[in-house]
Amino acid sequence: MNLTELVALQSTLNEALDAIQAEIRNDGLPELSTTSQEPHPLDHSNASTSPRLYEARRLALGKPFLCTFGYLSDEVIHRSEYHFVSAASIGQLKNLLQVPYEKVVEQSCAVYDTSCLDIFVKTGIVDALAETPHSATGLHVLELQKQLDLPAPKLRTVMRYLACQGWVHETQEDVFTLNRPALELRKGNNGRKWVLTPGKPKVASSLLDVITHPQWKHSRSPKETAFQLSHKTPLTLFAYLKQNPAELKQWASSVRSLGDVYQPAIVNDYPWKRLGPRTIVDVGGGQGNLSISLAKCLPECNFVIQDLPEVVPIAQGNIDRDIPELAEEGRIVVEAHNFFHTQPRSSEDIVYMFRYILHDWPEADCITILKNTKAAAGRRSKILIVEYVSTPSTISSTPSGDTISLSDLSATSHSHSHSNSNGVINGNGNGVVKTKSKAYRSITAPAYVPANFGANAKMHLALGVHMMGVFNALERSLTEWQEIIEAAGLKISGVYSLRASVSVIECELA
Ligand SMILES: C[S@@+](CC[C@H](N)C(=O)[O-])C[C@H]1O[C@@H](n2cnc3c(N)ncnc32)[C@H](O)[C@@H]1O
Repeated sequence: MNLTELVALQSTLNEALDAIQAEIRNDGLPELSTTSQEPHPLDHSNASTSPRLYEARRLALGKPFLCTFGYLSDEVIHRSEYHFVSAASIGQLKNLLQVPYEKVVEQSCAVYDTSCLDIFVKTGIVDALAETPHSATGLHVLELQKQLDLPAPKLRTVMRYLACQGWVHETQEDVFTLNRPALELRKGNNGRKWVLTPGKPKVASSLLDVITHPQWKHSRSPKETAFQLSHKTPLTLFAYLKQNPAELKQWASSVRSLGDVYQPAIVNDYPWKRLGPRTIVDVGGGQGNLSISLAKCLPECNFVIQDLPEVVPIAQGNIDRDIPELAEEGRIVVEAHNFFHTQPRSSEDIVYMFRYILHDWPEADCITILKNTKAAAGRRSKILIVEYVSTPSTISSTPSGDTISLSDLSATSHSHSHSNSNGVINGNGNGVVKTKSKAYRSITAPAYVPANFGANAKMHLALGVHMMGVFNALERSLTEWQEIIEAAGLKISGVYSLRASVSVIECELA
């Protein structure tokens, strides 16, 4: 009997889990446990994981949570205390094995993932479970009812749903504790900042209307999207936020959280030091957190953060709080600049940086923004676009000739330097990043795993749908990026993979 696909996926999963176990042992990291009450070192930043561990996790995992797949071999299930449901290989195994009707029901009910998560955070359940002196044993739903004035029978329904997604652990019937992923939802964490931003369910409910809208369906304007339909406004999201300062603050905080998660990888894995002493203009720099991090480790560079006038005070406040001495030296400034106008900062070797800017805009607007930059850039200038590079979800049954697998990556320690990288491009945006100890290359998808690592790409593909819903924008493939960049009179000089799902597309004058 031929079971090629099942066998290939099982072997990929075994290889990835073996590599994760070996790396955890090599690095002396603590045991991974879903039900731990403490964040694990791997929860913090991708840049603190070794390249092999980063790639093995990408291959095997999306978000770690308890594996309930009884049909994997006993060897896989029992080899360790910790089990995972993986994004890439287990995502594919799920597609292979799940009863299709059940998939339909599960997916059509996925809106309840969001609403139960909302209830979990916004009614105070997370805080109650995080702050109770009984955090290890948990709280009974009747205790939650008393503390939060919420009905216990409805709480039970919500909590069991959250438990099957790995957010909570039912220690005994009706008694729940927070699981490790839920620690990210506690006050002050990036997950909390992200989840509190309103609007996604509203936008999602109008997506069908806009994609079938007689006048708007072919529109690429940010004024003709599901956002306008659902919010009953003619304003773009940014104009709307300007009139709603409380929402602007919450929105800015969630965007900042997205930036913070990948910041260490951006700072570590792109060869910033190779740029030498330069002025780096952070166009649409928002709250300025990327420039603030870079200013701390690039003493030869000056930074200019540009954004809309209403955002300038937020960035200035962050600088004054975080690096007042650099502001006094004049090494970092904030200024109002609309990127649809001519770029005022110009020099022969100036660097312009766009992080999470162009994915907000349709092609014509991106080209205008880049042309405004090109007009000010010099021959030695760099234009750095920090964005997700989407890869097609094609699946191959045979590995391609230039396959890079986990076994090509040597086990390495945690230390990485941003001073020594020399990025190399290939068509998928995979690249070489040299670390202090060894060079590593991001791996290519093995047989039967989609080229974009399947469910591992889900977060960014979901953000792409959201971008489409609010701006008529999108996450782009390297081919699409290339078209925009060349239409603006620029050329790509390198694409740098990072230990993050974003890449740095480095451009210069054509
Ligand atoms: C998604 S955020 C990214 C912020 C920042 N680059 C980061 O990575 O954290 C987009 C930013 O573009 C800014 N923006 C929108 N329209 C703009 C315009 N016309 N000119 C300048 N900035 C603009 C917004 O205020 C916001 O700060």
